[in-house]
Amino acid sequence: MTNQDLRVGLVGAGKMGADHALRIHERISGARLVAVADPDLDRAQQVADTAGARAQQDPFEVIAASDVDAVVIASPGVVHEPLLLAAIERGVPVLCEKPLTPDPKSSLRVLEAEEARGRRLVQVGFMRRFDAEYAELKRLLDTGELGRPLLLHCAHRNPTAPPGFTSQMMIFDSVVHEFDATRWLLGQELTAVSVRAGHSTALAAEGLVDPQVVSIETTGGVLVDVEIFVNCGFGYQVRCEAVGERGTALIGGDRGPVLHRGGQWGGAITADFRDRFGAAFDREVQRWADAARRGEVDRAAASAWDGYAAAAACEAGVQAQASGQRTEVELVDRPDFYA
Ligand SMILES: NC(=O)C1=CN([C@@H]2O[C@H](COP(=O)(O)OP(=O)(O)OC[C@H]3O[C@@H](n4cnc5c(N)ncnc54)[C@H](O)[C@@H]3O)[C@@H](O)[C@H]2O)C=CC1
Ligand SMILES: O=C1[C@@H](O)[C@H](O)[C@@H](O)[C@H](O)[C@H]1O
Repeated sequence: MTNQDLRVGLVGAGKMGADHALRIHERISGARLVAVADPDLDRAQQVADTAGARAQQDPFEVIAASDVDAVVIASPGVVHEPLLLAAIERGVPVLCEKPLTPDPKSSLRVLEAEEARGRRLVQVGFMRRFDAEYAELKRLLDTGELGRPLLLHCAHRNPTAPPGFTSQMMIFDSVVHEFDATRWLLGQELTAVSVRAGHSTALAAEGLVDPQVVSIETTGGVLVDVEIFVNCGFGYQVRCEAVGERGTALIGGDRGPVLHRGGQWGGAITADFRDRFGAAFDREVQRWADAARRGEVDRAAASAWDGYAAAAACEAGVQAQASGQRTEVELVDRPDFYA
């Protein structure tokens, strides 16, 4: 395989699928897109055309196709489980967009299937692990340059929420990134989640409680607060400040040139996640493809276990949101397979 291109099948041709298709076609070396599946065949065709691939309606046909060496799943989280199980059964590497699945029980079924197959095949698309600023923050924490970590202050702001976005989605669609980033940055599991909210912005749709503040506790006694604000109105912003015994480090501050023009000074704010994390997505997919061509998985990336642990935290978060109570995160013991 190493001298040949990795032939990729893409499942889901929405916003994220279209972005990954273009990425693989234009920027990823050693991989090419051969098929795109979406129940909406017109959408599949449009995306396939951007990358010289074929369009199909049935995702399982793409996963089973003999000219597909590896699969990218970019369909909604609620349909990930059967797609993942089909890819695992065929024994092909799969990069699955977050979330692995929407709840820990179904995530465990994916873990069991992968372990039964006897080979790590699944990577979850937690792209922040490939962001240069997050990587530097992790280095500072790992080397002890900040001293023992005490707190993380995080802000996750989206300019607008799409129609139908619910308060629960603020946890399992958005804060799921902070759940994964916290586990990865600290090398600790999450033990409990609490959620609080005050007034909602007038920009939020009816019924959406926005913003909210999520508190996370970890096995190492680190306290993490996350402002999740999905109608902040001004742009896309993801910040994280680590506070240690010997210093602090802040990432996600404003970047790029400071302009002085037209009687004003200032800089631009990224418009959305594709803009802010574009380079991280590129790195994630390139490393995934390189590892798949070697018959391996990228050990720096999020595994199915990481996807399960994030799903368990989401479940606790949604319960905490509904009850107003601190809710413990329930995790099974980590199988040696995921050590
Ligand atoms: N890593 C990140 O920052 C981001 C990740 N995502 C994730 O990417 C995935 C897709 O999200 P979007 O592209 O925003 O959604 P979207 O709604 O724009 O697109 C989803 C596409 O999947 C198709 N689809 C539905 N059921 C399907 C099935 N059974 N098989 C194949 N395709 C199916 C839909 O027809 C639609 O074209 C989700 O898991 C989401 O959480 C989304 C945005 C950012
Ligand atoms: O994953 C993502 C979206 O699905 C989610 O809705 C946004 O809140 C996140 O910022 C983005 O990274």
